[in-house]
Amino acid sequence: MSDLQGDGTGYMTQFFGKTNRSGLTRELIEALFPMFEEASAGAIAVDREARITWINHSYSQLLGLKDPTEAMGRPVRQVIPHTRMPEVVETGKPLLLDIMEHNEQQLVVTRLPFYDDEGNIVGAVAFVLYDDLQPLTPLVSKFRRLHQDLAAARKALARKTRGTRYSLGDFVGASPAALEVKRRARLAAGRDMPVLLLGETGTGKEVLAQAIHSVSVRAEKPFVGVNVAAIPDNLLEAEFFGVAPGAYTGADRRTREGKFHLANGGTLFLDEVGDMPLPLQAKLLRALQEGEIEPLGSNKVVSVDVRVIAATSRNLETMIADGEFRSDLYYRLNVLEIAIPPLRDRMADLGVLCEGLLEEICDGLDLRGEINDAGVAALSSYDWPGNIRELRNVLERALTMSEDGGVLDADAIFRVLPRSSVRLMSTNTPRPVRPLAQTIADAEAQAIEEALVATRGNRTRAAKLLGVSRSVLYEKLAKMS
Ligand SMILES: Nc1ncnc2c1ncn2[C@@H]1O[C@H](COP(=O)(O)OP(=O)(O)OP(=O)(O)O)[C@@H](O)[C@H]1O
Repeated sequence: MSDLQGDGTGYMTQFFGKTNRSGLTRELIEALFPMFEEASAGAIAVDREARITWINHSYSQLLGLKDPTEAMGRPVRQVIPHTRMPEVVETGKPLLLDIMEHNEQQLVVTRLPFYDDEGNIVGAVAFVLYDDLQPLTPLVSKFRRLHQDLAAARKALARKTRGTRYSLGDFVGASPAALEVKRRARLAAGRDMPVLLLGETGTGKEVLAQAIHSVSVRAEKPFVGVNVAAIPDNLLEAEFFGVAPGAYTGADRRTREGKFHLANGGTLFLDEVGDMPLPLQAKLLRALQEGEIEPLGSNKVVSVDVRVIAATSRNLETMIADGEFRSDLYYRLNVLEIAIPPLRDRMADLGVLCEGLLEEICDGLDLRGEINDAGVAALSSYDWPGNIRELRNVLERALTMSEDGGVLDADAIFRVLPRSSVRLMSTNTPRPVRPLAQTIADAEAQAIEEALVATRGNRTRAAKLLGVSRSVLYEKLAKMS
């Protein structure tokens, strides 16, 4: 321990009486003080007037003082301009942890007042705990990471409680067409009426339905989605209205709640409503008109209060003309219609969509996802039959295949754009060999995308072309998104 006063522990008597204000003995303080002084990167003391009374060797070196004795008796601010020791002397309040700038260096400091036998402040002492922030970096980044995790978990929890993953901000786009969609969505959110969302596959119908729910008066109530096309026809009624106990003989004699019941008080999202068989259309209409449902095998009706948001990629008016959709149900559902344009009609949004989707893809992964102007231009040469879902898949594949995981350029995009896009110039870059499962999954995704291109997004026809059932196609599409 260095002592500019030169008399060993002499300065100690100068700082403390026999006991301090809180009753600590001088012995204890005398044992602690040298430890602190030695472990720290510097120590200094000032008197009641904030003039330096003592400074140790390491601090004078840290401050770059040629002759430390010259600092004695000088106002501490003259020597350390950013110190807050005068404030400690003035208020009597310790500053336990602070970061102080000195000559472009950041010092982590602690400052404590000290008292005489009568409890009067007679000065302050300060220790430099760290003379750079480096040792604290792991601590600070761990704290930041935990903080971010906590914020993400809180957000996810809030969404889970509401049953939604998306809010209006998640519907990305600033083109006039996208802004009009958002304007109508806000209108829909403000009024408790049925909404019909029209748009091709992957245009964001579900994103929008959840967003409308999350800003509506029903936001705190459940959001329940049913994809009509993904459920075999013979199970749809039970899925919608539930099953009373004992309705079926055999193993499963339990009550099963239907989606209407689960959505009670909230929003029921009917995706691909155009795929609903006619007999069920009649039952749905009745449920909407009466606000009552009758679970399968029960002879009791149950009141329900749900707001229906329906969506379809099919032309319901043509279906009505062909006798495939009930016009009375159509008018019941179509009180407020929102037509979501396909991606090819809002190419101005490509850049911002890429930014948002890349961020989403890279979230939680050790990947950097960026795309340059040439990459975006390459994307705009394609007409996107699978819309934003397909754009997301293309970006994901491009990122996985890009060797440095860095900025996606035109080459990286052309390498993964579906070959069926006739407008593309193909690059002859050979594809790296990848695990078989991934190659098969990609080939399957490509076949599905080609079928959707051929049918302009009509999934019933695409499933037929692929020789799979509609529900299998939906299952595969869900895995692709
Ligand atoms: N405007 C948008 N901004 C950002 N992401 C979007 C947008 N629209 C869609 N997406 C993303 O595209 C994917 C498909 O969206 P979504 O499921 O809402 O489409 P959809 O129209 O309901 O499709 P489908 O008719 O096939 O069910 C999701 O990953 C979603 O996050």
